[in-house]
Amino acid sequence: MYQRLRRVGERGWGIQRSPRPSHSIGSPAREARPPPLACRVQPRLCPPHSRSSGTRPASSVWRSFAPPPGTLALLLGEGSKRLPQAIIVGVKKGGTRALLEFLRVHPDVRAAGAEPHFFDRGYERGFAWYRELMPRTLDGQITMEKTPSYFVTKEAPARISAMSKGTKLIVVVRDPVTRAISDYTQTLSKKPDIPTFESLTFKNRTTGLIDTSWSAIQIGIYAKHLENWLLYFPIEQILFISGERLISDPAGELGRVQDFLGLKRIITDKHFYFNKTKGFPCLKKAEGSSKPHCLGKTKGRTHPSIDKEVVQRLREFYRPFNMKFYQMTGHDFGWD
Ligand SMILES: Nc1ncnc2c1ncn2[C@@H]1O[C@H](COP(=O)(O)OS(=O)(=O)O)[C@@H](OP(=O)(O)O)[C@H]1O
Repeated sequence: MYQRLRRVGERGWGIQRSPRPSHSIGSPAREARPPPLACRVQPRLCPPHSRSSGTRPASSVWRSFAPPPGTLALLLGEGSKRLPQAIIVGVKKGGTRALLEFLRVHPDVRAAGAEPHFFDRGYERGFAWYRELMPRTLDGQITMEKTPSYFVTKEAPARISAMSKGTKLIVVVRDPVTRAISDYTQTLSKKPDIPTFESLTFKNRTTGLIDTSWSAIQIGIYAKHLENWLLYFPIEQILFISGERLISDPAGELGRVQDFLGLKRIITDKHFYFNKTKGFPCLKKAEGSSKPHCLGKTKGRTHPSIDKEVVQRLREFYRPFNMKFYQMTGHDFGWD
């Protein structure tokens, strides 16, 4: 039996007297004070009051201070790097960053910060290289990563299955027309001289023939990409999150993800507020911080306005693929 620091809901930190991290919310506020050892190992992580003989009550100091879950145990050399048990595999511009940022608020989720791109670009480097990119975790914590391009990478399902057949997969999907415009907006922000969205959409504008080889269009044919994943994973092992609902009801979608991952529902609507300036839900407190946190400027860009007829033609193009996708997933995403 040993003692381990863990986050106590939104109240700060407490001591967990358990051989394994549990999914329960934790101990009462009066225990919410880590031992001084944490400050000796890494003073930067401790509130200034606890380092000197300040007069402020310790409980209020710790309530406003929230280092990342398991910090002390990890500083003491506990935990190890593990291959991910769950991966957000797509889709590009679906809302994958928002989902991962929200999910990592959970004390039993730890995630790689940057996109590893292992199963599409780095596979030859081997699993040991990939594991090194992961954060250290304690028993019971889930290691995650997100790389949205996996969803459209032919080799990704076989490779992930070779790592572990039990890997849980999450796909954030969004109306393929809006997704295509979002994708184009991102490219435009990097290369302002590219042709218009309208001209890139068509092979032949007069006949209305869509250019399905353009990646912005191609990625949105979700049913086609999903078929490839179903050759290696049962549909029950893939969770589909609505990118639209992730914005309109983040707590609802996060509830589904926590259930899917076998986690206690700790992230609830209390964690979010709607930031009017940003126009998106944001976190009241980000992971390891007591401050509100919205996603950066590259998330939630203003899209250029696109010719209505072109949008209409794209809607017609995607409709049969969307219907097939609803059928395959058993979920109507309401894009039509
Ligand atoms: N809470 C919150 N804050 C900001 N943005 C949010 C949020 N939830 C979802 N989104 C939508 O996420 C879109 C970007 O998706 P991804 O993170 O998957 O993009 S990427 O593939 O990693 O580049 C991004 O697309 P654009 O609006 O086109 O920029 C957002 O619409």
